[in-house]
Amino acid sequence: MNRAEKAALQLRAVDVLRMLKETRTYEELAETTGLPAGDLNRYVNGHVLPGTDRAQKVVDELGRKALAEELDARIRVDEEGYVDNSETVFDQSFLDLVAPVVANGFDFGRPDVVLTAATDGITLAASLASYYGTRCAYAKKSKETAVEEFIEARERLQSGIELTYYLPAEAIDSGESVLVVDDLIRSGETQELLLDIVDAANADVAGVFALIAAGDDGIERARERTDAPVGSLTTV
Ligand SMILES: O=P(O)(O)OC[C@H]1O[C@H](OP(=O)(O)OP(=O)(O)O)[C@H](O)[C@@H]1O
Ligand SMILES: Nc1ncnc2[nH]cnc12
Repeated sequence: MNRAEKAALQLRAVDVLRMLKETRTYEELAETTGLPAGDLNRYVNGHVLPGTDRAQKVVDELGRKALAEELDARIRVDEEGYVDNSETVFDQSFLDLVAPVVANGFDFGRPDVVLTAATDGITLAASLASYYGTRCAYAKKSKETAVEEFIEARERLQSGIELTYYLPAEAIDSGESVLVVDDLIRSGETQELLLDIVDAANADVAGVFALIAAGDDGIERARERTDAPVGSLTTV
C-alpha cells in the first residue's frame, strides 16, 4: 500500500465510524468495534486518523455488515414485495460508503467501465466508478438525441411488453472489462439486457452486482450468464 492508498483507507474507516456513530453512543461504538471510546471520539471528530491496521479492520469487518444493516433499515417492502429504496439511491454519500465495501468485498477486479440501467442504478454506478477511477455508463429506455450509433438490447418481458435499452456505442470499447450494477435485481431481466450489451460491445464482464436482491431468481439468472462474481449487499 502506498501513502495515498493508506490515507484513503484511513479516511474510509473514519467515514464508516461516523456512519456507525449516528445511531450509537461512544460506549456502544466501542463495543461494536472493540476499540477504546476515547480513540473513537478522536477519530470521529477528525483529530487523529486510525492506524492502517485498525482502519483495515474497521473497513473489512464492520463496513460490509454495518452497511448491509443500514441498507436494510432504509428499505421499505410493500405487501406485494415491491421495494421502495429511494432513501438509498437518493443518498450519494451513503453510496460513496458502499462503493469501497463492494469493490473490496466481491472480487470483481478493477473494471474499465461501470455499466447500469437508467434510472435508479445511476447513483450507485457513479459512486463505484468514482471509487475505481473509471468511467460510468448507463443504458436508457430511449435513444439519446444527437448520438448516432447505439448498442441495443431487446427482450420480451414476462408481461409480454418488449423492453429495449440503448447505450451510445462509444461508451464501451471492445475488450474492455465491464462491471454491471443496479440498485435492485428481481427477475434479472434488466441485468440480462445489460449483459447482452456487454456481449454486443465485445467486452468482458468483470462482475454483476445489485445493492438489493428481491428474491434469488435474478441473482441465479445472472450466475447462469457469467462466470464472473455475482452478488448483492442484501436480499429481501
Ligand atoms: O431484475 P428486474 O426484474 O429487471 O428488476 C430490476 C430493475 O427494476 C428497476 O428499474 P425500473 O425498470 O423500475 O426502472 P427505474 O430504474 O427507472 O425505476 C430497478 O432499478 C432495476 O433496474
Ligand atoms: N421497486 C421494485 N421492487 C421490486 N421489484 C421490482 N422490479 C422493478 N422495480 C421493482
